[in-house]
Amino acid sequence: MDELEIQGLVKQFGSELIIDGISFYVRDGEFLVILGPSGGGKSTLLRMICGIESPDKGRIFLKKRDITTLTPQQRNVGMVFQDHGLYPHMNVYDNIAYGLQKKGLTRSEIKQRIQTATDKLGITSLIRQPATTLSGGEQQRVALAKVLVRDADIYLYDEPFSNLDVRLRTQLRHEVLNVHRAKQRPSIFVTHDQNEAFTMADRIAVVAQRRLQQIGTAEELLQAPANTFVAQFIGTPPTNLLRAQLSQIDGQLVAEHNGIVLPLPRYWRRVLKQTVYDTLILGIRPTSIIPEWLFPQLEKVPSLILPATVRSVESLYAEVNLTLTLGKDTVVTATYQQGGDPLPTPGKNIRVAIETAHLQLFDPTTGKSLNRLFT
Ligand SMILES: Nc1ncnc2c1ncn2[C@@H]1O[C@H](COP(=O)(O)OP(=O)(O)OP(=O)(O)O)[C@@H](O)[C@H]1O
Repeated sequence: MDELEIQGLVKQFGSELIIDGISFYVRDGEFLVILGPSGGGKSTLLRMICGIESPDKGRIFLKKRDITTLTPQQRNVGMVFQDHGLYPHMNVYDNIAYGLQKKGLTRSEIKQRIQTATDKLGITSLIRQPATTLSGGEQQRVALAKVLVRDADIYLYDEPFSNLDVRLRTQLRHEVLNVHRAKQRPSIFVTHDQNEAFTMADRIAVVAQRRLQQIGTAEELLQAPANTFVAQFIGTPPTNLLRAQLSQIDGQLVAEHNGIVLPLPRYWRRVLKQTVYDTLILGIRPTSIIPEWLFPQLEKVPSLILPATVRSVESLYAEVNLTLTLGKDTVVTATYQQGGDPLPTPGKNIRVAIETAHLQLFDPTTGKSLNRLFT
């Protein structure tokens, strides 16, 4: 059994089902990020692990112990909230010391731990200040110090930096990862920010629409989304999804969308032979649509080349996003790394190569990936 194991959690508020049978595990020393859109149930899940909410069904095990019905105090969980959770009438020192005093540590032990934690987080000069006089970033550092001084069995972070500016967020992410590495316990960090998830996570759990949509590394979510929800949610820009008809042309299996014909790699014939699809959803990663000026850099130019018209161009640092019309009126996004080529102007007619080897196929009814059938 892993350090934290969640089995079939269900939670309802009134008549509304918020969490519908979520299971996953987190290993010792692993940093798991729960990523999902607002209102998808991420905080509720974390609050059940912490013990602030109790599940209607399912079990939670921490270090092989069933903690499902224990109070937060009995669970030995360190948690950092979005609103930092500091006591406004106390100064920084007393805020950090509070939990340790309740655990019965000696004054000198408490002093020693606070000194080490505040030094690490660069807030030693603030320890006599009332919590209310601190900036948002300083308050979150104190909240982190409160967690750092503890010896918790698991560390939970509920969107702790969502109210802070980008520079502070980046700094504090490093601090959280430093705390995590120092503790080597399981950590769970909730966010709706993909960049935050991608830069911090060992694995990412996508939670949305009451369910765990997929859990895996950032690479796995990008390259092999489990369903159309994940395909559309992960990646900036996300995967292009097109409804396509399956047919055969001269013995070749093809997917056709609005006059655009995409030959499918040979292995799809084997997979799809066992199924009943005549329509499916085709996923094309923006990096699989390659504009013609990049052809000379390719080892092998994909054989499928289509005409396209540039609708708009967005250049972000080294990355360029092109919105293109393929065929009559199919709008797709392509992404590439800027290598000094002049940016195309809207209205320009170009050619693009499509890497069909990386196409993703999804069931048109359930939205589930079919790629998994042959992996
Ligand atoms: N105590 C509660 N009573 C009733 N409904 C609640 C309660 N807590 C959460 N909800 C509802 O449960 C749903 C999920 O909320 P939750 O905060 O878990 O989502 P989230 O994914 O963390 O969203 P966000 O990113 O906006 O914080 C929302 O519709 C919310 O209104």
